[in-house]
Amino acid sequence: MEINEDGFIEKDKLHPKMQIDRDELIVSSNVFLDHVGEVILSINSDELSWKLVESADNEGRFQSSSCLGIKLASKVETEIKISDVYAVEFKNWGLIHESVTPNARASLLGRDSEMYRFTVHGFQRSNTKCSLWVLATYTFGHMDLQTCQTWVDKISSFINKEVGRPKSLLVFVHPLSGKGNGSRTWETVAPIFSRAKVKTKVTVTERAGHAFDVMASISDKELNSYDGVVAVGGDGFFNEILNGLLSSRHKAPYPPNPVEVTDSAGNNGNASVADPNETPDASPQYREQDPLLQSSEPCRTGYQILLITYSCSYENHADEGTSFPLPNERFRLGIIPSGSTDAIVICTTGARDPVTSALQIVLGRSVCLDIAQVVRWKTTSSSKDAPCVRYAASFAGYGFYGDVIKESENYRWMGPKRYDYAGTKVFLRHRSYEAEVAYLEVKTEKLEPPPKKALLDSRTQPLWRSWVPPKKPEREVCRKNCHICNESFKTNHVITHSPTITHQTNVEDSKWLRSKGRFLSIGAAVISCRNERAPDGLVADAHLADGLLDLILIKDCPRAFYLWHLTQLAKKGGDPLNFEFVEHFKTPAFTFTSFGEESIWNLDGELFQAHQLSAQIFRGLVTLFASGPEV
Ligand SMILES: Nc1ncnc2c1ncn2[C@@H]1O[C@H](COP(=O)(O)OP(=O)(O)OP(=O)(O)O)[C@@H](O)[C@H]1O
Repeated sequence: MEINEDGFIEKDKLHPKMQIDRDELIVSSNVFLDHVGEVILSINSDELSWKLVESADNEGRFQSSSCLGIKLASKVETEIKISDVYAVEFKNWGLIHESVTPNARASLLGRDSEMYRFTVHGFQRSNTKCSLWVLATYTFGHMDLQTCQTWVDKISSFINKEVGRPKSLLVFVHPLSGKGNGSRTWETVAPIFSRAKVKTKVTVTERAGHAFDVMASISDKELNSYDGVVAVGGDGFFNEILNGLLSSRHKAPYPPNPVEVTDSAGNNGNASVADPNETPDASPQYREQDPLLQSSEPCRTGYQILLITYSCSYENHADEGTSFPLPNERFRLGIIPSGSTDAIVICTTGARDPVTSALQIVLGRSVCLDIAQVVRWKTTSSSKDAPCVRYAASFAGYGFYGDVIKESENYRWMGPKRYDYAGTKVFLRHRSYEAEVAYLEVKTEKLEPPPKKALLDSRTQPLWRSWVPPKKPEREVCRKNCHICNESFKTNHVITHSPTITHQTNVEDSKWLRSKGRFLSIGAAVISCRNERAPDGLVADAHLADGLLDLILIKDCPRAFYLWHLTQLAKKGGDPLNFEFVEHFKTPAFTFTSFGEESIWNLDGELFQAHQLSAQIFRGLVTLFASGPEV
């Protein structure tokens, strides 16, 4: 083994004839680790590791610390994966503290000493909750400046080879979100971005709609110069950015409107598949009138539905510069949680923690997310407006959910507590709404055929009367590297319509099923929507990217029963869907018509008025900076 001038042991010197990529070689040298002592530091393409140089006793043997004959293992970390290192910094001349471990060979003078230093920045999982990532820094020192600089260069070169890490990001900060601490949240995590040398263009919003306007008006060319956009705020703020991104860029046929579905279901209940090559109807009656969406090109396919799925492994066309492809694996969306609910962050990272989210962003973690396209056909019972499109990443809800959001707007000053207060008020009112919901049936191996009661009118048979004690169904919870989200990209109930169409499958067998009656609430969850009030979420087995909405219909029932359902929602391990008055369907699309005057929806926590709407899911339409749900 040869030792070079910098004190590095380079294994290639052992094998001069071997043709090995230099960077794959293990390199190591003796340095001092702050608070630990002298270590042999080694690096390869996977990890940076160190091993304590233990002090030798007078007889030349290494001492080991023991207690009653039991060898004590050091609790100090001895390695970090390169994929978990987000920065390395040269720190110039300064203190390296003496060892806190008794058997370590201390720094040069046996106590704190000054030398040149460099710090490696990464993370560790919290001991109490593995989804919570905490910052970890390791400061190494050496008397020789060149040795430290060589280490910084080596570690940097390995970090730079990590794929998918962002270099440049758009950041929107909602200063008033949650408890009004959006700006402080950003100040806390901004150093992580600067250490990781990620450039950030930060906009602190001045009003609602500010981030939407920037995202909708930015040119595709400029957008392509960024690796993603980060929202520092709540779910509503993220929703605004998502809509700004998609409003003019996502071109897809609308889902069928409720009248067309009712007509088609009236004929034979079968849905047919639209021809993807069909030219969208751009007749003036469908031209978008919504102020947020003036630039969008509407397209629709009559009463037929086109189900669309995207694969996470598509090719990337972003380098074309002048157009912005969707989906877009390179351009990702991130959230630094600072809102009142933060359900999207909790479902995609497993934690509600700004540092965890910031680390997952700078380390370039990715997860695909379904997006629901919600089209409003009528705002009120009498209006004759043009379709208006919104996108939702977590949830669309009517009845109780819409009323809580509407009521809570009056109590914004309360901060996050407004939802509890408004929720109690709305619960005590116990209103139900007459409506009709039609949803597209999907046949998958896992799913039971929809029960016949879906076709019943609850006005003639109140379903809660036949209540039976809940029986726990098996739930397949979405987790990191979820096989349902990964595998069912291959299933055949949808048409693949990625940038390159890969296959088409008829959905002729699919039927629109209808449920009509009085509902306390109607909810469509894109993801499980776990949050602090509902620890398992609204739908525990909803998935991030399975291409399905979880439609939850809560039929009119006595208040006590509804309270029972709500308490199950609020309980970890509860069973809120296992009641006779609750219907749960997994579907790629549904339509809704109100028969009363009420028409308030809640989209990702934001108000949306719609008397008639339809919604469809776009599988994996966006990619998030997140490591996936850790439950
Ligand atoms: N500077 C601003 N002033 C007022 N409203 C803003 C501003 N910036 C954004 N908004 C709007 O505030 C709304 C709520 O934002 P956000 O989601 O961050 O907070 P929240 O309601 O406290 O959290 P959550 O959605 O998690 O319940 C969003 O719809 C957004 O459009």
